[in-house]
Amino acid sequence: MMIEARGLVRTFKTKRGPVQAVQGVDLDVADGEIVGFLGPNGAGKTTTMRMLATLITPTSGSATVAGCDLAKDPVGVRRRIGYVPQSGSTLPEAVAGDEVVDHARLYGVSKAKAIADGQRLFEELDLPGLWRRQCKTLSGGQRRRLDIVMGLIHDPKLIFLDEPTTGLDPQARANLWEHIRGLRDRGATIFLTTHYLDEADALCDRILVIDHGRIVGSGTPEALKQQVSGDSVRLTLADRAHAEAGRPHATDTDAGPARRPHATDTEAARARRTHATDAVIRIVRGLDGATSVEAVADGVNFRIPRGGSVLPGLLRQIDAEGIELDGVEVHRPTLDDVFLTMTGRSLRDDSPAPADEPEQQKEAVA
Ligand SMILES: Nc1ncnc2c1ncn2[C@@H]1O[C@H](COP(=O)(O)OP(=O)(O)OP(=O)(O)O)[C@@H](O)[C@H]1O
Repeated sequence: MMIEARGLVRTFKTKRGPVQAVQGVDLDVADGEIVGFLGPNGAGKTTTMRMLATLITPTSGSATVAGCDLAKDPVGVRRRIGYVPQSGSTLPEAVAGDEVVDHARLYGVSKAKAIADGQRLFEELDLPGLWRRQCKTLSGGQRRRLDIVMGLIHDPKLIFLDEPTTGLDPQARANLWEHIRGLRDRGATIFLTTHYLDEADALCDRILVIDHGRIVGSGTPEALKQQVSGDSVRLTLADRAHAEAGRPHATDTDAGPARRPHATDTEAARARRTHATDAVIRIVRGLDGATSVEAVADGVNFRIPRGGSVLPGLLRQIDAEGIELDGVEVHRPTLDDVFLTMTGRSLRDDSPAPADEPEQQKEAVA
């Protein structure tokens, strides 16, 4: 095992009282894995990573990192790992190549090897020609890639990356993912934090989901998605009248009151809409395994295992009731659904949820 942590806890003292940033984390990372630590702002990702990288001491708990005991041999841990912080580690006035070489020298790498490896990494991470540039003149994305070079220059066998692709454009992100996979293929183990679901999905062999300082799920992206109960299905009803009843009418402002639909028309449309929606909900509830059935503005949403295979029968039943549909969508579960199921919150909201505040209540939408 490259990382074996048990009962890691970290409490910060603040003016408002103690903040329990990490509340008993157990985690195992095998040699050669890319493991993603996924969670919203304030979940405890950085604090956990900083403990494992020896930058802060745990309040309690223990860990072995890269073969060394975190408490007894932090120097041994430090020598074997690379750590790329969220905020970067280069000085604005310094020259990029000098920063890389100085950093490598701290780890006992010879100057010649540091220059050769550093320049190769500059090419690989799309920083050609920037070796002699002052750090402050680099773009945000270039500086981020320079941070990564710094974390890799001493050829560590375990690499911690805190939000490695934040601020990178899509091409630079894809390029960095390739590079991270290449490091894994050459035997390194990578532990990274991310907010990006697509990144976790595309890049990570395994994902740990953390929320409020506790691990709430772990597995391969596929296994996690399978834990979510079924596909999400959206049925859009095709009642034009109900659409008019439900939304402001275009002619309301254009042509004045004379052309507004008559109040009783609106009532009738509303009644038709309610009737159709109720009928569809009744049919859907009769399906084996349907859950989270709910009426939305223009139709009905629900979850069901193997959505594609139940659709033909469902559509026949809806048709038999004389209800027309405008559209049908079936979506396989995403990691966002996983997150929503596990925490009651969507990662896409990206809303801060500090550990010392009550959990936000947000209704599941599917
Ligand atoms: N030095 C500190 N002093 C006080 N509280 C802290 C400190 N560092 C972190 N915290 C608090 O601990 C909790 C966890 O923070 P942490 O940075 O580990 O979360 P995170 O999941 O990495 O978030 P982000 O995605 O925003 O980086 C938060 O409530 C944060 O405010």
